[in-house]
Amino acid sequence: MAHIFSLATPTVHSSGYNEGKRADDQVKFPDTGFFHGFNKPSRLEADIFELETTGEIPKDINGTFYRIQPDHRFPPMFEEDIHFNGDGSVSAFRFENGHVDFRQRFVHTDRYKAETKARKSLLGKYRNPYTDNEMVKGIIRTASNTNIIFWRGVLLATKEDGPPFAMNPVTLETIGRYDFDGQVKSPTFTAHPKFDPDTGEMVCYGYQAGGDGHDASCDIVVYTIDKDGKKIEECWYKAPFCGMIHDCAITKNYLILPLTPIKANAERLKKGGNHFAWDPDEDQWYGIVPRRNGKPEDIVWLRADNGFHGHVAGSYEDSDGQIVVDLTVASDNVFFFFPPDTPSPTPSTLLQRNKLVSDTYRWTFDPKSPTHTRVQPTKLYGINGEFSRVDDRFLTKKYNHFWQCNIDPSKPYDFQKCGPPAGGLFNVLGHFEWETGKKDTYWSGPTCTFQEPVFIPKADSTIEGEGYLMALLNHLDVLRNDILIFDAQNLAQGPLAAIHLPVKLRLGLHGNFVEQRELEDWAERRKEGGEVGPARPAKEPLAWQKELLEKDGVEGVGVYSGLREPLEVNGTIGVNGTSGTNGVNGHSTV
Ligand SMILES: C=Cc1ccc(O)c(OC)c1
Ligand SMILES: [Fe+2]
Repeated sequence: MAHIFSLATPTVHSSGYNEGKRADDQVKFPDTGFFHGFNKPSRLEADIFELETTGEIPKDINGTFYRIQPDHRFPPMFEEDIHFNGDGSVSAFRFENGHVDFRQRFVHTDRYKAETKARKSLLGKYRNPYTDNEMVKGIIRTASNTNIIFWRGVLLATKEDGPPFAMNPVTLETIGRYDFDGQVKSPTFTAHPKFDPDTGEMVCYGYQAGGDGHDASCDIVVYTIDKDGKKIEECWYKAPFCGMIHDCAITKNYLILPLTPIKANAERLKKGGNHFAWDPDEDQWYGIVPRRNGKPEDIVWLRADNGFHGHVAGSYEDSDGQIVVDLTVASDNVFFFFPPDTPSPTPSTLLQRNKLVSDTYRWTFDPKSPTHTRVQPTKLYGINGEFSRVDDRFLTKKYNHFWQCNIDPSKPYDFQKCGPPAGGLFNVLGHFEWETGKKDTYWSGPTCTFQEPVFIPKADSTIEGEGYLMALLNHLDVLRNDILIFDAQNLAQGPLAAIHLPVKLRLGLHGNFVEQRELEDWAERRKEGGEVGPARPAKEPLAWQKELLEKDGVEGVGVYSGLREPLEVNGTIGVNGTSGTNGVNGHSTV
């Protein structure tokens, strides 16, 4: 009798893909690198009470470490799909008195609901609606998979291609798409808003913010929401081209937008191609806008030689009114899956990719510079890494400490046991000080890598950098994760404690630690009848959706777009319907 694996017909690839497109409804993920080994989708939603631990978890850590990961729920429509196109899945680690509990849930985006109804993927390539199934025409496409932010009592799951989705910070139930009570209507919204520790304001923006957010527009919108939730600034600017603006920096008076030379192109999108293409001949640009009363003509663009922006560490204005911005800049295209339109005759190999260097650059910008001035960095730290973090209480202020994931290729790596390092060889966690040039590092060992750390201030200290550093550790050999906790100013001595998960998570992007005190205060304010009341999801479709409805009518939009009727998902085994108006009911346990 034929073995089940040999039953595939000759025209259908055994993985269920034919010429790169999904060819049957069998639930089987592609065999490509993005879906293999440590990268294999987990799709886990879980609660674990009392995680196993080693060492002593500092008792003054009292709050929740939230982080988010892309995790494809269904085999993608296209075999060559990328990690960044996976569904947002949020993990919460609740710390209390040396104990840790775990919870993990998907963000119930419109995409999540539509695909659940269909029991298969309906959305095609990363940020390309032309590759979608007709059933979702008009849908808000975002997978909300890049950052998870605490804002006024709710979690916002964000991705730069769409609006945020709000979640309950305790239950991780999705409240719905969040438009800040009707105040923020742009089709796109950054995954990296910044919070001013003095004013409590959120400074945020969207790029490619014209039309439906997928038309390669050069529109940039910048908003400020004050600590009471009121939008107090909104200004629209133009970029010199539609490149990626992934992260930003704030000072007391300015917002700095690093524009990376990886470009969207409307024609390529229409042809079903990649969202982005790297342009090796384009500069890296920095847009500087005032935080108060900005006008469209106020934007100053500075430019420097080609490079790929990573994440921002700290930023501030020095005593001369010059803007200091520190961020990682890589020497080449980090997104190897978005090659140039005219690819080089020799495609990049894994070896070449691992040669890419990503140092931490200090730039000093004069905000009074004429636009298009060329600039040079002031200083390079002399390290290779990504995912910088600072003591967020010092944002906009002169600061000294930062932490990041580092790559140390001189350390042994057990390729035999681990295969290629999933997500990059971040085998070291580093603590750095601008004032001394200090390099305090901890190597994870030959079978492990780190994910982005978070800094947690010591409860009774207001001194910059006094506290703990917490990061997920990937065991690439046994496919499992731990969390390591360090004294933030002495990584070299090794972790104070480890928390052991019995399962493997996926490679995440960003996370944040929220103090229990803050969670409880907001739960009180957000309760039914409370001072602020429950967070409400957006009541209306976005402007581009309304336009589509006017143009094509209800019949012209997809049955699972959410525009014909609300995308409620009820009665499906294992899928919880969301009421859409959950208040935030705080309890002391997750
Ligand atoms: C740099 C990270 C990055 C940039 C754009 C994305 O859509 C994303 O999705 C997870 C991640
Ligand atoms: Fe990011």
